[in-house]
Amino acid sequence: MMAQYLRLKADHPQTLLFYRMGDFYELFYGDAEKASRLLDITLTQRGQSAGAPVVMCGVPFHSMESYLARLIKLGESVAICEQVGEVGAAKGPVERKVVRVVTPGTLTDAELLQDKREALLLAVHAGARHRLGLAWLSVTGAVLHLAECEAEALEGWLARIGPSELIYGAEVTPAFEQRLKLAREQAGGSFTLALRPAWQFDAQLGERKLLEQMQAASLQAWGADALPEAQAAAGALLGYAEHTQGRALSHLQRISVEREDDLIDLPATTRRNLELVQTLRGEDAPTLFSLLDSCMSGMGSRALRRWLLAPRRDRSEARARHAAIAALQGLPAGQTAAPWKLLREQLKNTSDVERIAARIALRQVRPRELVALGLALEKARRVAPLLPTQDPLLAHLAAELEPPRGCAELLRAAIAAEPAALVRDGGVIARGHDAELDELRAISENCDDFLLKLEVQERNLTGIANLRVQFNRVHGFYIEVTQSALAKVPEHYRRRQTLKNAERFITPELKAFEDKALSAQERALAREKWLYEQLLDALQAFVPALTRVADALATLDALAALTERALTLNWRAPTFINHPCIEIIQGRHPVVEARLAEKSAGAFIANDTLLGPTQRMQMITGPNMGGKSTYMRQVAIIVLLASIGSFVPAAQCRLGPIDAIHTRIGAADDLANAQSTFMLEMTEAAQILHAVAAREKTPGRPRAAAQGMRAEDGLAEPGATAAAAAPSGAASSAYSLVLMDEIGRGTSTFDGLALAAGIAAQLHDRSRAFSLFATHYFELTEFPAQHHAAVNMHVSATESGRDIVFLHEVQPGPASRSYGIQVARLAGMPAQVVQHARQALQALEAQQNDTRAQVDLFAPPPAAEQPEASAVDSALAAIDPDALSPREALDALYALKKLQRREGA
Ligand SMILES: Nc1ncnc2c1ncn2[C@@H]1O[C@H](COP(=O)(O)OP(=O)(O)OP(=O)(O)O)[C@@H](O)[C@H]1O
Repeated sequence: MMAQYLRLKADHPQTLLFYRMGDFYELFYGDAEKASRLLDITLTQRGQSAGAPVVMCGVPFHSMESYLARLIKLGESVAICEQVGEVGAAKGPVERKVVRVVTPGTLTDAELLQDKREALLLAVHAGARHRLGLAWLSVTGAVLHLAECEAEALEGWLARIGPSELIYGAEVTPAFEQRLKLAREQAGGSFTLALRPAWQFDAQLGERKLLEQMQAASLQAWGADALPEAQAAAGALLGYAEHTQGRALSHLQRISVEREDDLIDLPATTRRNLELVQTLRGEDAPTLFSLLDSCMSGMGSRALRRWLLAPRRDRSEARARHAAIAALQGLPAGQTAAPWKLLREQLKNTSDVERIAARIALRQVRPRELVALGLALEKARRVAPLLPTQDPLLAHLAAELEPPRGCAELLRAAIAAEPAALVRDGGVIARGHDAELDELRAISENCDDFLLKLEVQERNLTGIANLRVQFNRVHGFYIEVTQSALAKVPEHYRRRQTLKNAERFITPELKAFEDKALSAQERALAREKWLYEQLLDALQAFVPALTRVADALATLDALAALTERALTLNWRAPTFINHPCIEIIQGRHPVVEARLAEKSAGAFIANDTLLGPTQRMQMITGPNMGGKSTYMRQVAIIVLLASIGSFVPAAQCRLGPIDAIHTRIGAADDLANAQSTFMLEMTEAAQILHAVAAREKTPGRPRAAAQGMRAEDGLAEPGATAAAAAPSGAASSAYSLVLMDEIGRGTSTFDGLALAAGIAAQLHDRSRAFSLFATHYFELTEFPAQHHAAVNMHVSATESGRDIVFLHEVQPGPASRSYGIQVARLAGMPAQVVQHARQALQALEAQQNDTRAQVDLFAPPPAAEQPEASAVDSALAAIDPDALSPREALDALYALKKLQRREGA
């Protein structure tokens, strides 16, 4: 047996092997030691193998799921090895096989998956010429995503995708591997890394696998044909997913090619600073997503989360959602409730059709899920007529809701209304579905009945009035006749047993019944298992249609949630226009507003924002706690909400094309990466300046049209026409939105001020970004006087006695003073400190007035006689050629070229 174990374990060296032995899954040796530590279960020793004691521990098979959940949460993977042969059928141990491998990125069990979040598996291929290929999927989803990017864009993609597990090839350089590990640390360890053999990352293999998966002759229809690096990643991805599931993912039917310039760029810092799905403290609420997500189903929540994290530059999809929300709000003539309300009532308690469809394809679906699926299909049928189909998106979704013909009927006919949880428990297949099963069940259930009937029949036939038909465990069924009536016993009775006063007989009819009855229960169970497998076979054909229904239900749920939010929170439809502008009238920060309402802490003060080509930058001053950060974030959130197709917390909003949202907002020290506050501040600011400068050089292009993208869901589908998409048409004049909050505060005043001035000038002069620049440096209020597209704004506050009252109104012009000392007093600073500070402030101000020289902070730097070392020079100086592998040398060369291009920007 140990030889069998070791053979199986050799195939899964990195994975804990759950080895089925009777009613337990056992773990041995290193696996046992690890599991006993992680699960806090007892380690034992039994027998010897190769002269050493066998260290082991085990978990009962019926509670395996809870142990599995704990291990997966800890980032472990588990291979589940079952007994597949018959016990005693052959010499040696019963045949065993690893039936599936459970890893953090390939979860399928309802108990292990989070309702509102996908578990995503991502494959990264480090390809030629410093390019990366990415491929990712959710094993319970129907879409495989592909992307290619420059090596340095990796972290951005990781933040965007948010994988649970990342696989990479064994051939990557140590430096690249280190980078992946660093990225994992930066993501708070939210994904695990798994190394895969290098040969699996092969473009040709990938292409072949993709073609097989899509059952197509070309990948052109999905725009996935000229992506060799992504195809290489896809090959490894599919291989790994199949390896974990023990079968192909037949439900995976679509490819979505993601391109950087299809999406509004939301770097990891922006997601964090805007608290989109996680608060700055790492909690799930209160965030923008927790506020938005009033979905009725996990499918809807997952769709909404996807929308929020991947807003598209092409605005046709968002526009269609705005129209659908408006249509769902409208009260049709003669109706008492608006469609969104009726829709949400129907969607309540809808089961997860998307995951159930995947589990059907993977043959892991449980009987109760099939009942739930049947009910969901009926719901889908009831939902369609509720939709106002004058709206094109809703009309499309209504059509998509049409359940596959015959599916619900088959489920109803085949599965009992209240089946057991597991097929192995029996009682799963409905009565009337299979005559043989019904008969088997009838036998075991109606045994007494049969015996009584037979007794009457035999009494009549033989004329023996006291003849009895009975059963005992030792002898089985028999007909008992007393000594006195033996003469009447017919020929065909065979003697079975002789007692003192009676003889017991068996007849061919009773023998046949005995055979049937004794094994009926066992056979009924086997028959049920077989019928269930047959049912799964029959359901395979419905999987694509079920996935389509799931998509439609998820989209409707998300749209209905956005409609509900818009009405409850008093949001309005934004308007998209083609020239660059952000015009917001009476905008609010939705999360801060909700928190104020919750605490009854007063009303949120709405503010306007007007940005356009002639007014691109706001220099925002005002006291601490005045509301600068809130104001800046609210602008970004409103832009983002509009871009995902939601209504927005504003009385009016007009938006031009936006291609990125960058934020630099005070963050805590990044000790994990040995970066000081100031270093981090400068790194983030530098990244933003490079990004907006690069954007300037490479304007977006209307890619959706170029690839025949389907307007409704952004997925390229074969046969979709280019005309179906409405490109923004103005993508090439898109602007980025940049939030800079108190840049330069992490160093000495002069350094900070000088840097802030330089950054503001760079943003204003060299990029076309809309910039909101909050600062405590009063000197910067002189910036707009010398920069035509900048204006001063301030958050208002007044003094009441020695206290300060925040008005939270954003008004034109610079702030008159900073009120730092008043805020400190409010914060409970000891009176002596406040007093001391007041005096010191007076002295400082007097001194400054005396010595104030006319320094032109914003003058462009003079042409340096001795130019400073360029970034390329510095990078070159840092390279030690002898310490590089050929591969690293090539990577370094590409990095230098890239830097050179940037410097030229
Ligand atoms: N428009 C508003 N209406 C009502 N309350 C607001 C508004 N803006 C901000 N606040 C309240 O003021 C608090 C402080 O706001 P915020 O952090 O934006 O100030 P700040 O000016 O950025 O401060 P600092 O300069 O210290 O970073 C918020 O937590 C919120 O409770």
